[in-house]
Amino acid sequence: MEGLLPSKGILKSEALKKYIFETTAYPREHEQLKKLREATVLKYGNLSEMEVPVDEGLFLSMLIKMTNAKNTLELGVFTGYSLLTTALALPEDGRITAIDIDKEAYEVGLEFIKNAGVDHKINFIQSDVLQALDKMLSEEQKPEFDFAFVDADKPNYANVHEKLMKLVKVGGIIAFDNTLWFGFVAEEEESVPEHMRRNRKALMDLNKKLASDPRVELSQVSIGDGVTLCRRLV
Ligand SMILES: C[S@@+](CC[C@H](N)C(=O)[O-])C[C@H]1O[C@@H](n2cnc3c(N)ncnc32)[C@H](O)[C@@H]1O
Repeated sequence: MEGLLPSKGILKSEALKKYIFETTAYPREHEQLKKLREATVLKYGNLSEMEVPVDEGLFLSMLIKMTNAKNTLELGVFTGYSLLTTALALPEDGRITAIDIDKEAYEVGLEFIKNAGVDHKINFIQSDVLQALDKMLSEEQKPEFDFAFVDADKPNYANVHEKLMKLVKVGGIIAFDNTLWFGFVAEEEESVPEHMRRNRKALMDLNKKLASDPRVELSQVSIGDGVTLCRRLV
């Protein structure tokens, strides 16, 4: 990826983000998630901003537990922060299908996933997201997911949504990450770094599309970089 990533977070000030992280989030972060986060910063530097932030991780964890999700899908793994979060939140017999084109980054996080004792819940598939979803859709016995976390390439989110409407069960949740795109969705294009404009446009189009989709119940959550929850209705 070209160009540096801004610090993730749409809160009014960095001080408020720091307050939330230090007061309620870091004290509740699992030891292996903490280690994974540190290892990611060490290896990937600024690109570690791609990880789900600690407060969003805690939110996703509670959401998975509240909905009693058992069979989940993760699109966009990187070093596995949201993956390990999900694996820790699922019951012992829960399963995650995790898809990423990049296996090397996943292997950086695998050590911490194993240390946390939850690697048996994960089926990692190295693949392009759309190809993997098409393959699932062509299977005679299509999988049925309770929860899907979407955090791969943003221009494909709209396509991914259509495919997930056939793979996530009615009543299940599709969570799209980064839907407020560092707050740039509410700024003029000229003020947005050039390398971030394509995703901004894709996410703005997606937000409109989801808002007018009667097949889902919708909630835009202003945490991390913005998470949009879609509950499949039909
Ligand atoms: C924002 S990162 C995921 C962060 C991760 N959820 C976490 O919490 O650390 C996006 C990931 O999507 C992957 N990715 C991007 N485009 C993809 C595609 N078309 N198919 C599969 N994976 C893709 C990248 O390799 C990268 O690891």
